[in-house]
Amino acid sequence: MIEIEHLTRTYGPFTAVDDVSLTIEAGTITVIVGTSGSGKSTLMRMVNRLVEPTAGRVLIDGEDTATLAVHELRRRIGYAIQNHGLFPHRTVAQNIATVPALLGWDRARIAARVEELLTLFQLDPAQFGRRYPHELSGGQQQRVGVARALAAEPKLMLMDEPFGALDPVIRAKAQDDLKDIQRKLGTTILLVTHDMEEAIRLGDRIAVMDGGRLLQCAPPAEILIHPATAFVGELIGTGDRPFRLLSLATAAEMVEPGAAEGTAVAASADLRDVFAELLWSRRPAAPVVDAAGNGLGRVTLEALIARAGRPA
Ligand SMILES: Nc1ncnc2c1ncn2[C@@H]1O[C@H](COP(=O)(O)OP(=O)(O)OP(=O)(O)O)[C@@H](O)[C@H]1O
Repeated sequence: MIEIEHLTRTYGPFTAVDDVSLTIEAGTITVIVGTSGSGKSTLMRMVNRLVEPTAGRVLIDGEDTATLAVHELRRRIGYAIQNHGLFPHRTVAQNIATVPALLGWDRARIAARVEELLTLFQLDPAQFGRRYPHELSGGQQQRVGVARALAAEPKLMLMDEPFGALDPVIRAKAQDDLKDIQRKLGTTILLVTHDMEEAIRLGDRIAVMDGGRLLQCAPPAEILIHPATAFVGELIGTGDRPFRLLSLATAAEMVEPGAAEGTAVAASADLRDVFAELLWSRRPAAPVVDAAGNGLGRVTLEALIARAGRPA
C-alpha cells in the first residue's frame, strides 16, 4: 500500500503540488489525469524521490521513503516514462537486464526474463535483443522501456505516459498486456496519462489533478456519474459519458435468457463495443457466447440504452 500524505512541492513562490493526500491499495492501478502543468509528473516523481518533497511524506507498506537510501528505493520501484530513458550504449537486452543485474540474478535467469518480456511486447528476442535503442522505432523503444521497468517484477510501478508514442492498435494491446501482468503479479501501479480512454480502461481509481491540487480520486464509474467539480466533469468528457459508462462493463454482466439473430458477441466484449455492433448491424439484440463458443443468452439494445444513462 502506498500512502501519500500531504505532499507539497514548491519551486520558489510557485506550488507545483499542493497538499496532496492519496492512498493506493496494493495490487491496484491508480491513474492520474489532469491538464498540462497540473503537477501529475511532479507528484509521481516524489514517490521515487526523483523530486524531493517540500513537505509531506510517502509511506510504502508503512515505511517512510525519506528514511531509505535513494538507490535502494529506486531499485524497488519500476519506472517507465514517455521518452523511455533507455541507455543508448547498451543493447535492448542489456537495457532490460539492468535491474535484475543490479539485484544479482544469475545469467540464465536474466536471459530467460529478457526473452519472456520481449516476446510479451511482440519484439522477436533474436532480432531485437542485440539492437541498440537508436535502431528501434519510437514505439518499439517505448515498449522496451516498459519491459525494462517490469524486468525485476517490482511490486510498485510508476508509469508516466508510458504508451504515448504507440499507435492505437499496439497501444490497446500494450494496455491489455499491462493489465494482465498487473493481475498476475499483483503489481501496484501509479500511471500518468493525458488519455481519458486509457484512464478508464486501466484505472481501478482515477485521480484528477488541477493546479497542483487533487480534485477527486475515485473509481471510474464514480467519477463519471458524480464528478466532484464542473472541471472534473469537463475533463472526463460529458459528450462521451454514456459510452464510457458502457465501456466499464462486459456482455457477461448484461446477458439475459433468450434468443437473438446474427453474429454472436463474446461474453468478454465491453458493452460499448456491443452497443456499436448492434447499431451498426441494425439489430435489437445479439446472442452472447463464452470463450468456448457456448451460447449464454442474449444482450438487448434496450437494456444497453438503459445501462448507458445516469443512474437514478
Ligand atoms: N524544476 C522545476 N522548476 C520550476 N518549476 C517546475 C519544475 N518542475 C516542474 N515545474 C512546474 O510545476 C508544474 C507541474 O509540472 P508537472 O511536470 O508535474 O506537470 P504535469 O501535470 O505532469 O504536466 P504535463 O501533463 O504537461 O506533463 C508546471 O507548471 C511546471 O512548469
